[in-house]
Amino acid sequence: MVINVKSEIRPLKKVLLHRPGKELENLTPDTLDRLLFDDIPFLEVAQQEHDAFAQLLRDNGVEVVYLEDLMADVLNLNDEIRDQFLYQWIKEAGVSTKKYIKKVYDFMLQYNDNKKEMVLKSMEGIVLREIDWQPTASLVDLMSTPDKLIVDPMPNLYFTRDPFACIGNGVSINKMYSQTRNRETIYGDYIFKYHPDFKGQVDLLYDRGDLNHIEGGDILNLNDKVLAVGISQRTEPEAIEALARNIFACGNATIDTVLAFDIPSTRAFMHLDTVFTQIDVDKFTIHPAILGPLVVYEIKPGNNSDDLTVRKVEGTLESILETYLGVEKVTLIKCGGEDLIAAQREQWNDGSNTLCIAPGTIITYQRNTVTNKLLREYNVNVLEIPSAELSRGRGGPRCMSMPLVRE
Ligand SMILES: NC(=[NH2+])NCCC[C@H](N)C(=O)O
Repeated sequence: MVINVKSEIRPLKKVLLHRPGKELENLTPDTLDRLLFDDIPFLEVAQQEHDAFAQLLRDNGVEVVYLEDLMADVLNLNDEIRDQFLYQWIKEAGVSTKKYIKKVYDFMLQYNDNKKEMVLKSMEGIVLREIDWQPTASLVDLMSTPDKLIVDPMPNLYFTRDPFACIGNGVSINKMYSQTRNRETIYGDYIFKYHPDFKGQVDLLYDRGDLNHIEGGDILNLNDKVLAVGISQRTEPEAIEALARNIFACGNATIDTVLAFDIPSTRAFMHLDTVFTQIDVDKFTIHPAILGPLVVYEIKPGNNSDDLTVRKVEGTLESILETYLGVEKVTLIKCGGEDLIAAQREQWNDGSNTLCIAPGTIITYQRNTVTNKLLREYNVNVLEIPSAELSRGRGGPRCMSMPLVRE
């Protein structure tokens, strides 16, 4: 199976990353909000940190593939696919006047002999002075300056967890909450549809054209039978029901239960994996603030094919997880421990957003010293990566990785 992810913890074999590129240098104070960043990372250091992350994965036997390389393979297939992609990408960037569509298209064709550069440029964004721009008589021209972004950058692409999500042997190509991130899903759409490694071999469990939003950070593969999905700022209940229907109807899927975790709808809690990740068969990291209000719903197939049975699950989070995972005792390890200031600080820097690469072995950000120390006291094997710059995008090691194959 080209995709096989039926667990959050089983040994990681193959993972999809994106090395942060010049899209980060097109961030400015005025665009931060719209592009979902809180600060502007120093690219050179962010890349060094990201390379350290990739190397640590390789050192631990994980095959690392890059989104930009897979997409370049797709564009190399033929000119029709290249053009289809370019025109779709231009349209979704909001370029609508004929003149500019042509200029941007022509500009991109200069990278025709190096499709990886073409892909990277599509991620980086374009300002007017880069294309052949003259302020002539149209209203659009008169209202523009040479430094206007005609195509926005996609700075969140290094969080490969979100735009698409592997579930069992299939993939959910997500409809994102924000316009900026919705543009990212185009790469997954082309890769899973056309790349020879995946074409015709992957079940599509959600489509970017579907109505309601859902993001990969909210999707956790608890085991081959149970999927957990966060109801969050980024993921709507309608999308979870639609995903559940598609999974239950899919002949290859082994999942028979979807658990919906209702987490607060705020930026600090963004996704389920921001506040909750599995690190061992019976251990999870958790942001203490969700423990009180957390409500969990169980979704199962109903009586006829398009029907679902939904009920609220009673009990503590520990007891709910014990039941569905079939383990005797679950331990929840609090980000920041009992120190509330540390909890909030380390939560902000994704202290509970860990990437598990084998049961009990996880990758974390070095800066979350309180949480990392606590995890070691619970005998977790904690592998740290440098994180001064990467963390400015508000995502951690789990957000920065999309597992394609787990053992
Ligand atoms: N799976 C995650 N927690 N991803 C974090 C994504 C962070 C990104 N800046 C965003 O707002 O979308």
